[in-house]
Amino acid sequence: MTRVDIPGSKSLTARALFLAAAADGVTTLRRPLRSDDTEGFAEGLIGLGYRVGRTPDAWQVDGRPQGPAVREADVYCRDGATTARFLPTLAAAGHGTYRFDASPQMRRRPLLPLTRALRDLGVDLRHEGAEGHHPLTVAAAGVEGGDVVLDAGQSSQYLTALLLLGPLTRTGLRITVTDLVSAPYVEITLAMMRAFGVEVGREGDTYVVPPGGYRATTYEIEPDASTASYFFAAAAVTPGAEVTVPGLGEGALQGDLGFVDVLRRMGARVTVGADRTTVRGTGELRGLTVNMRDISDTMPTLAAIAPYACGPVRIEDVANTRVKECDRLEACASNLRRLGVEVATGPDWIEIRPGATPEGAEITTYGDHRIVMSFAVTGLRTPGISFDDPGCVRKTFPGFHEAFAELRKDIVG
Ligand SMILES: O=C(O)C1=C[C@@H](OP(=O)(O)O)[C@@H](O)[C@H](O)C1
Ligand SMILES: C=C(OP(=O)(O)O)C(=O)O
Repeated sequence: MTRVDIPGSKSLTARALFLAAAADGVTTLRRPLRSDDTEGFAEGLIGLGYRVGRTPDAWQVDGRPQGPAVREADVYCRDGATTARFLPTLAAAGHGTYRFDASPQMRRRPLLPLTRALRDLGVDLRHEGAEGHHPLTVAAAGVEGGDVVLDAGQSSQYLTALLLLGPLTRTGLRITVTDLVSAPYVEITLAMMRAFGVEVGREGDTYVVPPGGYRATTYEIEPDASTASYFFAAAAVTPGAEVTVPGLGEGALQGDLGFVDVLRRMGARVTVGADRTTVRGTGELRGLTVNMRDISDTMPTLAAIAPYACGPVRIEDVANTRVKECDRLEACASNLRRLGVEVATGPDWIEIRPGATPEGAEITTYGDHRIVMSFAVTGLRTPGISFDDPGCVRKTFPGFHEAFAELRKDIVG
């Protein structure tokens, strides 16, 4: 059995930083993720005048319920969509003029439904170029609160940003959602708001967020379930290999742990315990049709092992993977074709067909960490796979290549 210690969750770390910054008092975050996305989030907060103390095992944030400590700031959000969507929303609750920009990759990604909703709530928000894209400036004067309608069919992060903002408004928010993808991420948000003292109500499709602010706390970050998917997938494609990830078990907040159910359906032996999850490769890997709307960050993981299944693997309802770090449906398809695998795609689906034995090739990463980490799993069984930009794993797991090489030594030799 190989035990793999997975770094902290990006999603939990980003939320915890927002909540800690907004809370009344000092919050300690234990086992935060240290990666480009989360360091970028922390530095964005520092740019807004928050005090963030960072040691390897714990981060400490002095909360400011009244908002940023500076009247003007220019914040660079790097590649992180949580940073680029959550921080302007946090800043809106303060008083000052705050400009936000992001990397070319993140500038291409949308946030129009969020900026529209903020404007509907009275926030003075201006784009420098295309509407609904960075760079943008928030001339913040606090947020009164009230009713707002939101389409979160492209990204749940729009809804998470507004939910997190709710307690910082003067009268609270009622957010009516017309469509929603990645729903489990909203459950993470609600659970973490509860840990910081706020209970969100539900009336059908309307989320009712009370005013009153957050309470500082000590918060332990779970290992990242999306990151764990590469290690679970590695076990599933290696007969006899067994991988255990401690810290992700029955009570885990992250929906992406559900990826192990997909592996179980394909033939892997999966045990989800109270505080750990184990996947064992049985030598059997069946094809399947699976809806991944709730867990689409693991779509590339599945696509990358699909060539080893004995039947077609069809992944449905993943249109929004086209607006992630890259167009992930096309990135997966073109890279699989480069390996000689037969693939078809549609607007919101991909189908990988069995037959050809994959051959080594250089993977085009499009600067997308998940393309690298996913095809690294393909590389366990197919020699000669390399990457044009292996370093882009820094977004969520700077130590990925070393950790994966260790695993390979253990399970393949
Ligand atoms: O809220 C979050 O932390 C995230 C939500 C998901 O995005 P979408 O809601 O845009 O699918 C996920 O893909 C992303 O990696 C992290
Ligand atoms: C989509 C992702 O990140 P984000 O949207 O937070 O930039 C991801 O990590 O796969």
